[in-house]
Amino acid sequence: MLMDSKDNRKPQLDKNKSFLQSVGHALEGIKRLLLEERNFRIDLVVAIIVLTFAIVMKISINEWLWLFAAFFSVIGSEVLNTVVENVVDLIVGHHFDALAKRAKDVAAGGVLLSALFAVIIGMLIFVPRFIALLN
Ligand SMILES: Nc1ncnc2c1ncn2[C@@H]1O[C@H](COP(=O)(O)OP(=O)(O)OP(=O)(O)O)[C@@H](O)[C@H]1O
Repeated sequence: MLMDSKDNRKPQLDKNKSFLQSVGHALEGIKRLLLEERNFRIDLVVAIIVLTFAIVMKISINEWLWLFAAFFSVIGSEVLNTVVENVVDLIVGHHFDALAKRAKDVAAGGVLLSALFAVIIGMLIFVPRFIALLN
């Protein structure tokens, strides 16, 4: 099991005793995503750039909604991909397995599809504005 060598707390195996404890573990999960998932960090950098453009270009509330839908679609599929990778590695370890490959490839395909969705949303919102700026 993956454990932080600096973590001296007693390992927890039973259910969370409070809402705060649940939130603490969820934040630990987000920290793992930030520290260990390069693609997740790239998504965040791209999101910050896009959000900056959105603020500068004063996009409409509807466009903001689509932008957030695209953002959370990518983040959601990235999280699912990470879960699949970790669970598959936990089960098969470091050796080739056709089912492990299928599960990981399908999860990666989900990320690609949601990224495509985000690119389409981004283009629909920003391309007309860039063209207007050039004219
Ligand atoms: N145990 C395995 N058996 C067969 N193929 C595997 C296995 N582990 C990984 N692969 C193949 O390698 C690819 C990359 O593996 P993995 O998703 O673990 O790497 P990653 O660099 O973390 O990927 P990502 O870029 O999605 O974060 C998988 O999509 C799959 O095709």
